[in-house]
Amino acid sequence: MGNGTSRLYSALTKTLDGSPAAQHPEYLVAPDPEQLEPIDPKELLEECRAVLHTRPPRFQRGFVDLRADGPSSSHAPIRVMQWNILAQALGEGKDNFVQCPLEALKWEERKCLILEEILAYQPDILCLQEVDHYFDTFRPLLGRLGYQGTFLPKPWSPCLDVEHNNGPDGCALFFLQNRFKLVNSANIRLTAMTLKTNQVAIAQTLECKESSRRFCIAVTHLKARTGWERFRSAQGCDLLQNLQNITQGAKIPLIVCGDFNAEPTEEVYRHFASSSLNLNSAYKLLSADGQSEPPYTTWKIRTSGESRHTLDYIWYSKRALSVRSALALLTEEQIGPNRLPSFNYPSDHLSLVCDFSFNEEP
Ligand SMILES: NC(=O)C1=CN([C@@H]2O[C@H](COP(=O)(O)OP(=O)(O)OC[C@H]3O[C@@H](n4cnc5c(N)ncnc54)[C@H](OP(=O)(O)O)[C@@H]3O)[C@@H](O)[C@H]2O)C=CC1
Ligand SMILES: [Mg+2]
Repeated sequence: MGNGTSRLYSALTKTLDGSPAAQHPEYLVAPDPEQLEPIDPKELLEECRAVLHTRPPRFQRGFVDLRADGPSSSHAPIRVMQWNILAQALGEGKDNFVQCPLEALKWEERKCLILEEILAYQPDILCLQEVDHYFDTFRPLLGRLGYQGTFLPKPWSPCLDVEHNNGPDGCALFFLQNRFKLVNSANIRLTAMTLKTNQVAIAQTLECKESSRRFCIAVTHLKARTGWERFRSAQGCDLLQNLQNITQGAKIPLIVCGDFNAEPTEEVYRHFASSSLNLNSAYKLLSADGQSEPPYTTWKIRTSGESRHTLDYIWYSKRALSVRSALALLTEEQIGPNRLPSFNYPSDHLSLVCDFSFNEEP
């Protein structure tokens, strides 16, 4: 191990084990990432691979080129990653993934699988759900990789019911500071028919430093489980209303990432598909006719049986933005008979990654 690597390794292990969390609840401890030295992503990736050396190799996924003919923007595309990373407390204490051994969920290693996935695709913007290691892991490490982060915990996170939890889970939004300037940021507690709910969203307006173009990026995680379809629909309406205001009535282009906990047949999906914000769902573009969502974005086995659903989406303003490419999903063979999470994939949800470019202004 060279000097650089050992310096990095000590920084990584410090982030893992030596945080001040021994004295304080970790989610209340917020080290300033700007005071930490930058990390070279290649070095961190090597470090993660060293930690994961006993595990099977990570799955290979390719980007599918979706560019239509016509003039393409000269500016670098904006890469957006949407991912429910699985809260550590929920994975170990609540989710009941009966085919996934607890050993596969050990945080010290699973954390490296999550980082490896992020480092493999190097998104410009990261939209995460079920984050319960923001202050001790993702904010300091991603901060040192050049990201600015925002975290919004759920008001009554189910993680807090789990013994030895690491604080509440919530949504997190990260963007690369060398690419974007933050114009404004809104933390939203979603309502359902005027009632305050346990679900949240973050919406930020960013300005591209290269092109000076502005857009809004939002992340959310709607209420889970069957029987809550009308509740999700109401939460979706509230989010759309908030986004109408933030985008000044669809004047500012919009990207909305989320675990909607809703199949495309649900009302909340229809609200998003038919909203006056003029949104399209990016992953539909991977289908032959461009009209069908993927067959699954989450696939797990619980005590109640196998659960394979399409719940995660990246919505975008179809007039202002184009999807240049999207990361293919894992195949059934790659996922394997025990489904997710597993020794080589850290979450029960797949990451979705898209490259966007702005359309020419009319
Ligand atoms: N103290 C209080 O007054 C209150 C406490 N609470 C706590 O919050 C919890 C509910 O919070 P809420 O936000 O509504 O939770 P949700 O119903 O939205 O689910 C919470 C998490 O559970 C996961 N999940 C979904 N299906 C299952 C399943 N079948 N088995 C296990 N886990 C599953 C979801 O993951 P995914 O999205 O990946 O499917 C999600 O992250 C309660 O259990 C309670 O602990 C809530 C309100 C008030
Ligand atoms: Mg979950």
